Amino acid sequence: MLSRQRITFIGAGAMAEAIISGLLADNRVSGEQITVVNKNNDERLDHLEKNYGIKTSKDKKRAVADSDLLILAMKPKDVDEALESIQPHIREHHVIFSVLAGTTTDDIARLVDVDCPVVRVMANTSAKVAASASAISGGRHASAKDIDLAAELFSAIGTITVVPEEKMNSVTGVSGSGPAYFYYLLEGLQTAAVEAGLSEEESKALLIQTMEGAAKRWSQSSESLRSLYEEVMSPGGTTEAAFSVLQKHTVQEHLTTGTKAAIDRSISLGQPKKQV
Ligand SMILES: NC(=O)C1=CN([C@@H]2O[C@H](COP(=O)(O)OP(=O)(O)OC[C@H]3O[C@@H](n4cnc5c(N)ncnc54)[C@H](OP(=O)(O)O)[C@@H]3O)[C@@H](O)[C@H]2O)C=CC1
Ligand SMILES: O=C(O)[C@@H]1CCC=N1
Repeated sequence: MLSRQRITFIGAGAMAEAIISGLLADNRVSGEQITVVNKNNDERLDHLEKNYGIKTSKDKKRAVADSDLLILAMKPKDVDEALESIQPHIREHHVIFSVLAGTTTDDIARLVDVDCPVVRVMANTSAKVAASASAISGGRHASAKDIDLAAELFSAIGTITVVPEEKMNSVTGVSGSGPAYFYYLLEGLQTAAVEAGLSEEESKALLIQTMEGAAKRWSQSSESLRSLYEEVMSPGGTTEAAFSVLQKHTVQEHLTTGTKAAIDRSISLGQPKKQV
């Protein structure tokens, strides 16, 4: 199905690039099938065209009319204006995928005159290396075939979890924003490593394998996370020394509160538009 789709991305930012890069690396889609449009940043279109061999266009209406699948990849605050400008060219044969945080499939359907299917997807920037944790949910007019198409496309760039749309804001705060949480934590670990005499290169190699190993161990274990970190901790040892500081500063509670703030933000983005 995917190999026959003419795909137009509306929005040419970080997320569009991550998805395009993952899709092309997987070879299920060719650069010829992909067109990208944005609002006005021509340099950005040139960058994508040169680096990925895809097509770009300054004629949004034409790019929409000549497509089967539209992938909305602008900021939530820009979706009204973006859809207004292309909506007369959206026909019932179109399928719309939206990767926007917060914005519901009903929000999008309200901005489009025809009843075409809308599928909401929350991917993350690991799409760029085909390792996104993506969740998918279908809106009112989406059929099993449309969900299958989304699963086919997004499975080319990582894993897929199909969820009811009411869970999408939680997904957004957890795995949509999730890569940033890990980078932030790793930055703290790397600072300690470098200050203690390791080079950036050495600490990068050690931390990457430590993170991948911990993820693999958890994925292959039925033990709780607590029992996995307690396994690392020897009485009076190094891990315990670290935990006494982390717990004194309630680091875990702050991570939980921060993630809840992301989920709340996703909910509020679906309400009258916020300027982000
Ligand atoms: N970044 C991430 O990790 C993730 C992002 N998302 C979601 O993906 C979406 C895009 O995020 P991101 O890629 O980071 O954003 P960026 O700011 O990097 O890109 C936004 C793009 O939208 C374009 N745009 C704005 N207005 C219009 C318009 N009227 N018509 C056409 N294109 C328009 C911009 O064009 P121009 O530059 O010309 O203004 C730009 O290319 C967001 O809704 C976000 O919630 C989801 C999961 C993860
Ligand atoms: O920060 C954001 O709003 C987007 C959505 C999930 C990740 N990035």
